[in-house]
Amino acid sequence: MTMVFLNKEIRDGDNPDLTEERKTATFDTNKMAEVIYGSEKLARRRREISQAVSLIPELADSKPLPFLSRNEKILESTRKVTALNEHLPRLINMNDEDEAWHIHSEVIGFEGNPLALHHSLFIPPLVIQGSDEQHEKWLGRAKRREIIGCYAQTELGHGSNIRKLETTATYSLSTQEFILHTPTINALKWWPGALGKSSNHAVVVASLIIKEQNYGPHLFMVQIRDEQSHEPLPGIAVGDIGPKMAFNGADNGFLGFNNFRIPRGNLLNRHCNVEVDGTYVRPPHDKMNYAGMIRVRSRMAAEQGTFMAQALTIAVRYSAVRRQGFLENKSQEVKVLDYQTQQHRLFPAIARSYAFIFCGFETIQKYETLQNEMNSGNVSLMADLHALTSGIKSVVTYQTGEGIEQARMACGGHGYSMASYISEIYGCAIGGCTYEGENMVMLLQLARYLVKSVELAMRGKPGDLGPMVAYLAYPDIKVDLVTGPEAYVKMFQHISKRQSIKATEKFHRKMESGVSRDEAWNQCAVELTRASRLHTRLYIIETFIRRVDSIEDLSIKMVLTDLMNLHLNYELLDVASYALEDGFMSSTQMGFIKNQLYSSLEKIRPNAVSLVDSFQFSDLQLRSNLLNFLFQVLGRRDGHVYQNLFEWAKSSPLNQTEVLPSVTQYLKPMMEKAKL
Ligand SMILES: CCCCCCCCCC/C=C\CCCCCCCCCC(=O)SCCNC(=O)CCNC(=O)[C@H](O)C(C)(C)COP(=O)(O)OP(=O)(O)OC[C@H]1O[C@@H](n2cnc3c(N)ncnc32)[C@H](O)[C@@H]1OP(=O)(O)O
Ligand SMILES: Cc1cc2nc3c(=O)[nH]c(=O)nc-3n(C[C@H](O)[C@H](O)[C@H](O)COP(=O)(O)OP(=O)(O)OC[C@H]3O[C@@H](n4cnc5c(N)ncnc54)[C@H](O)[C@@H]3O)c2cc1C
Repeated sequence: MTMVFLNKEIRDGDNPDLTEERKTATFDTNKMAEVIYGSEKLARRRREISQAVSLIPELADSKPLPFLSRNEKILESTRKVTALNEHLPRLINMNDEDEAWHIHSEVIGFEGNPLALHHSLFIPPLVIQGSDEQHEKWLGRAKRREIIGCYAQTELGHGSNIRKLETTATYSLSTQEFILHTPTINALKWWPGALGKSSNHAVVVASLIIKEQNYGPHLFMVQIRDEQSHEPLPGIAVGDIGPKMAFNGADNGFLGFNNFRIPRGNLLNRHCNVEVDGTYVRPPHDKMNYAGMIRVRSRMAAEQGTFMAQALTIAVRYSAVRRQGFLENKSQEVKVLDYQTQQHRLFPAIARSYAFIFCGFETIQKYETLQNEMNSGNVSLMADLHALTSGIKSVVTYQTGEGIEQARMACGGHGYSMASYISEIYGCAIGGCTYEGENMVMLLQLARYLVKSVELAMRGKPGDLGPMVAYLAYPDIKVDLVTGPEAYVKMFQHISKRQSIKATEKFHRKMESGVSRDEAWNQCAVELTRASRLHTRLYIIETFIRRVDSIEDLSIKMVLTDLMNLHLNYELLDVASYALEDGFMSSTQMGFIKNQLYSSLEKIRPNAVSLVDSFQFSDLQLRSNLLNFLFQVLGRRDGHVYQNLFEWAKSSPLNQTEVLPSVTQYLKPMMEKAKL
């Protein structure tokens, strides 16, 4: 197989409709990939990795995954991930997390696998919260995969409110051990990925109790299964929680402790400690133990952006080969991509994918700065990044869900088939609204920060506002949108500022009327979450503009400017009512935004296929290749969907026999009986 990524290069046998699309593009997809992934080297490495993977048959799915049972899915994902591990040192730079993420998502796909969280949720907290001595003890073993781990925080009864986790770790002065205990059924750990059947270690989050005083959630390294037999250790109850909406190649699990003892040295103690005599050594920041969650959230914008991009690649390519209905020319049906409604469905979501990826790379860098600062004892950046990533995580997951669902509908009936792969992408991505902090809960975390910032501005201390919220103190000056992106930013700033102030004032009025602080907060919560969303969407817009400004290549800059303008107009239109309400936006401006939006759709149209080709997902990654094996088929780069859909249907286990037992056992007797 030849892997070809240059949009202008035409491959023999490709669907001519797609070939035509690639010819009309005004830019080079390899160059665009450099912008998406950050550099020529990073984009090239991805291509090289995809190429290398495509040449190793054992890394491909051996069967279409939707036809497998849960056990078969777990077996298949484990087969692939262990085979992959054998090849990894040859295929990627083992110290490069992005390369690791890329190759895993290519080979494993969205079904998950028993090692996914080992790398993304078990090793990172060990790195962040473990001391040098603890790294010495466990990190090498974890990295070599001598042990497999997971992150066990959420319980049956509590996920969002970590302070109320019921699993206890009581320090025993006499034995210098922690006694882990699950006092009630609600306290069972519930959800951790790879806990159910695969892990033999876990980073467990439990409330630390010393001399009957509760010091809140802390992280402990816990061995849960025997390294030889893989049986649960005495005092441990562990198992799988059953099938989920997606991610069924992974074994999310439950875990209970019956007075299970671990050594004092198993408290991850880089930033806090319990001395032999039970003295508690505080961390430099109250929420230091939550740092790992900031890390995961900081990666979610880029992650979710690529999830949406995959669904869009499938939907846009399919829309370019699907012909149905007529426009002017009645002799040939049109590509459904030519319908304005189809473009309106798909193109703003393409823009959001780019926006999320650009924003995501910024937040990942911000987290790396935070981590370096934390390592040298400076925790002053934590509050800002916590607020920012709480908002971003919530907005991108929700909008990604919307975008993927639009992609599914854009594929009509075939989008509803699992052959499209979109339902699997959706099921996985939409989980992001819940995991790593339920969206409403996280929006309310950002709202705390916004309310405090508004209060500072109200107290006449705008100088104390960080750069992210400085606009909350800006004066209102009317803007002319014709002047370009800066005017859009100012309009958005006004909207966001006004909503933050309105919500804060409402909150203050409630308290002044005698309502308690917590109750007043709850009575303003919807308004507060609106403020958080607006603030976050403004931030995403600004990162998009910054990124486009930084581009030197003219052909790339032009198409990304079209995409950015589409984003600006789509976003502003979506929230226009906030600015119409106080007359900051006129109805003429509203009409202008709509017209700009429609003209952006037209400008994007010739580049649509190449904009999604630029993500350079391989057919394997989209589960769309049908070489020696049968896979999902809708997003194929070559566009040959119909014959492959037929192959897919033929491979259904139901079609392996002409007459099913359901017919012989039930339908046939029913029909016979009816004849009597
Ligand atoms: C390399 C190889 C890779 C292989 C990859 C394979 C890839 C395969 C393909 C990919 C396919 C799919 C990928 C899908 C992956 C799925 C992964 C799923 C992972 C899910 C993991 C989890 O969900 S783990 C559990 C997460 N849980 C949560 O997030 C819980 C949410 N709750 C909280 O965080 C907290 O309870 C809270 C923040 C909401 C509240 O905490 P608390 O009650 O303690 O605080 P208060 O509200 O009272 O606030 C007090 C002040 O503290 C401030 N605060 C709070 N948190 C922080 C913080 N983190 N940092 C700084 N400050 C913080 C808060 O702001 C308050 O401040 P003030 O207002 O100033 O008082
Ligand atoms: C696919 C997946 C993988 C996961 N992996 C892991 C893992 O590896 N390790 C792990 O420890 N956990 C994991 N989790 C658990 C996950 O982190 C929690 O489910 C998540 O944090 C939400 O908590 P919850 O389930 O308690 O939701 P709840 O808090 O019970 O949410 C229910 C509803 O209550 C609302 N609500 C709750 N509190 C408030 C509030 N203060 N104000 C307003 N509304 C509120 C929410 O908005 C929501 O609408 C995973 C979950 C999923 C879905």
